[in-house]
Amino acid sequence: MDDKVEVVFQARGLKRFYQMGEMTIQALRGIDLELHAGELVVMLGASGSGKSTLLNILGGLDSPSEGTLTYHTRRSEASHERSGLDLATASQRELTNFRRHHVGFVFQFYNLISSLTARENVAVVTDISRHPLPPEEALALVGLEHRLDHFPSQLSGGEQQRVAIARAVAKQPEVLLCDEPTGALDFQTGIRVLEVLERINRETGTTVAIITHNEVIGDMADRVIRLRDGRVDHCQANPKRRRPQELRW
Ligand SMILES: Nc1ncnc2c1ncn2[C@@H]1O[C@H](COP(=O)(O)OP(=O)(O)OP(=O)(O)O)[C@@H](O)[C@H]1O
Repeated sequence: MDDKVEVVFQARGLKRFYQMGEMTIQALRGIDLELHAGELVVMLGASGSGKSTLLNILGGLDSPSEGTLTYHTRRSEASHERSGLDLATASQRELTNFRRHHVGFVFQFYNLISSLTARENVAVVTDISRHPLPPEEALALVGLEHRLDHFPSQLSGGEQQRVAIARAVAKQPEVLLCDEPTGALDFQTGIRVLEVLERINRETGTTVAIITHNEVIGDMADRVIRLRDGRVDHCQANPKRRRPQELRW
C-alpha cells in the first residue's frame, strides 16, 4: 500500500446476521476493507449484496455481529479517538458522538423537515456541531445560496437533495456516507448532485463513500469496491477519475 495513504476505516471480518425466526440471514459474510482519507469511493453491488448494511455500520447506525471496524480521525480533540475507535464494540455514547461529529449522511430520500426553510434545516445540525459552517455557506457550497428561505415543498427533488447534502456537510464531517443519493432523481438532476459530492470531496478533502447499483457512477471514483453476496468481490483503483458531467446512463 502507498505509504502516504491514511486509513480512515479499517474493517476486518465484518459480519452482520439477522435472525428471522428460525432463519438466519447473512447480510455481511466477512468484509475486509479500508477507506482512505480524502478519497472518493463508490461501492457497487446488486440489490441485496449488503451495501446499505455496510454503510450503516460504517456510519455507526448499526453494529456488526462479528468482526472489527476501526475508525481513525485526523482531528485531535480526543486522544482515544485519534488512536482508533472500534465501532464494533463502541458504547452508545461513543457511537452518538461519532455520528454527531465525524460523519455526514445522505440518503436516497432527503428527510428534510417540511416546516423549516432550507437554512433552518441546515441549522438544525449546525446548532449541535463542534466545527459548523454557517448554514448560508453550506448552502452556497451546493449552489443554493439563492434558495435560503424556501421550504422543501418549494424546491425541486434535486434541490431538496442538495439541501440534504448541505445539512450533512455543514458540520464539516471527515466522512460523507451516501446511500443511493441519485436514486430518486432523473439523469440531469442526478449528475448535478454528483457534481456537488465531487466538489465537496475535491475542495474540502472530505472522504466520500457513495453506494449505488449504477455502474456508471463508478467512473467518478478514485476506487470502486464491488460487493457480492455480503462480501467484497473486487476492489479497483481508477487510473483517472471522470467528472460527473462526463457520465451518461
Ligand atoms: N433489518 C433486516 N432484517 C432482516 N434482513 C435484512 C435486514 N436488513 C437487510 N436485510 C437483508 O440483508 C441483505 C442485504 O441487505 P442490504 O439492504 O444491505 O442490501 P443492498 O445491497 O443495500 O440492497 P439494495 O440495493 O436493494 O438497497 C438482504 O438480503 C436483505 O434482505
